[in-house]
Amino acid sequence: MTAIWPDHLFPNHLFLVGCGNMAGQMLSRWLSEGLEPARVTVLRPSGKPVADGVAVVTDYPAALPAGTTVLLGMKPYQIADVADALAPLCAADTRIVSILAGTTLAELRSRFPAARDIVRAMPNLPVGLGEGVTALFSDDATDSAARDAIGALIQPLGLVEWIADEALFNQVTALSGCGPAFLFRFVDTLARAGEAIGIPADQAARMALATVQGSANMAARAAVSPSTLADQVASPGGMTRQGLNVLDADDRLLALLTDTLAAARDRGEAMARGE
Ligand SMILES: NC(=O)c1ccc[n+]([C@@H]2O[C@H](COP(=O)([O-])OP(=O)(O)OC[C@H]3O[C@@H](n4cnc5c(N)ncnc54)[C@H](O)[C@@H]3O)[C@@H](O)[C@H]2O)c1
Ligand code: PRO
Repeated sequence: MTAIWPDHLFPNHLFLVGCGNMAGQMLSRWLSEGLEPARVTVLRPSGKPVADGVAVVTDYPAALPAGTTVLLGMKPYQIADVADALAPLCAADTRIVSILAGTTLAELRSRFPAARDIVRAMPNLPVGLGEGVTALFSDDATDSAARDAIGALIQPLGLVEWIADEALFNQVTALSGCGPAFLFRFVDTLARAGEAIGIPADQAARMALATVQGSANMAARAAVSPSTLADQVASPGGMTRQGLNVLDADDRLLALLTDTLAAARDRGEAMARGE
């Protein structure tokens, strides 16, 4: 395989704790972008293979190789058990990247006192295509070289956004971390709405998905905002304007999406309180 990204972009060793839906997508992209499988170890209770050449273990090794970057990819409620076993293996040069929703940097620091460099990352599922969004946050205790190295590691996954204030982490998680689910629901609902007004179900499903895909690609390449693009679809006095009037009445769509993001954000805050 030809490496697309320079070798030094990847850590000497990457240790993944958990490799389910999200960490699996990240790893798959890294491997397809040139990360050598021999530099990866995955800890997963099932012991199931992950990819050719990637070591899979079901228990913690006696030690981590020098300069290991650890990716915490299990469920947030497992942090206490994981930290009990993992923290003693961490040294000052162990870098920790946590994708755990609702798990604050302060909690990570208290659970991994030996590690200096800790970064919170909130990716989303399209990272597997290199078309994801990953929010990153760290504090001043993390070395700037480590921030750069982790930022570079995340780069092949898609858009990278550093967050200046951790207080916004649950908000950005609601928008881009949870966002794919909201978009998948939108595509499904657009198709069902098409069916409700008489389009055959399978045809409506194909047309809804292709419309969203084409429109997102177009918006990504356009020189004008999505709001202007919407106006370009709407002929004065035509059909689209009548439809937009329904979405816009009393800011109906804005209110629905604000409530949606707020509910997701609030759950992140509750998780951070241990609820
Ligand atoms: N799914 C998403 O879209 C998404 C997006 C951003 C962040 N996250 C975060 O990613 C993490 C994982 O979510 P997911 O959706 O991939 O869940 P998942 O259930 O698909 O993956 C979790 C993995 O952890 C493994 N695991 C279970 N117990 C473990 C243990 N004790 N030690 C090590 N590994 C263990 C499981 O075998 C599983 O493969 C969560 O913390 C979540 O907040 C998920
Ligand atoms: N999935 C995680 C959750 O639902 C966080 C973002 C996407 O908690």
